[in-house]
Amino acid sequence: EITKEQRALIKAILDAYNRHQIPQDVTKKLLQEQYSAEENFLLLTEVATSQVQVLVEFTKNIPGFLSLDREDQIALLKGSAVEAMFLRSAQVLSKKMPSGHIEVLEERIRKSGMSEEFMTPMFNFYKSIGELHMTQEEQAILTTITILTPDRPYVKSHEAVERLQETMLEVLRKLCVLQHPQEPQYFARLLGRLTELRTLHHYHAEMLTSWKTNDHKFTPLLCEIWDV
Ligand SMILES: Cc1cc(C(=O)O[C@@H]2C[C@H]3CC[C@]2(C)C3(C)C)ccc1N
Repeated sequence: EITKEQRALIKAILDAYNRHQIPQDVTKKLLQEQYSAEENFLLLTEVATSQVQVLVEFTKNIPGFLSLDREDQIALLKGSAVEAMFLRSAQVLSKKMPSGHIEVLEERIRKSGMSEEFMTPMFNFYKSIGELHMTQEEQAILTTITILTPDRPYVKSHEAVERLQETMLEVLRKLCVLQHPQEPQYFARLLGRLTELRTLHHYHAEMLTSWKTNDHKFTPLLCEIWDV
């Protein structure tokens, strides 16, 4: 019972999601550079920076996003960046890539000076995403729903964002019924991941502060998106 408009919406979002991927040279570096904590941190910085660039490009293609108030667009991007990035990196890590990128990225994250207390919830999240075996459409729409969260700091037109998010929630609900008929709770499980993402968001803020105090170098884009 997915309408023609909803099918067009899914296609637009999926195309944008697939079109904007992390450049090959960044992922290739993950396999080449050596394994010092320093080198790992620099690589994660590069991964994070390119993930933010990919996120901005993807967000601009979300139908209706560019017609939101300009300042609200920025508020949504800043408020959702880390959650969208965890979602995308979880999807990358849970997809068994042939060239062993997964172990490498995981290894580099573990050895990048990130605090242990943050590592556990992060890898638990990656595991819980992996177990869902989301389709590409579900991943792209769940990321869109995360970005269109109305209650981010400084969002003014709450209702306008809520209307967009509700449209996406309805599409995701129908997709889940269609693609996981044997799992009536699947849609609820996906939304449960968004709650887990907010916890990670909180841990992430603390991680940034600890990196900052240990004088780790950030790129201007990461400083701007996370006000550090
Ligand atoms: C300020 C700053 C932030 C990160 C970050 O959030 O990285 C995230 C942790 C993992 C989950 C998403 C990340 C981009 C990841 C895949 C490296 C990495 C480097 C850096 N200088």
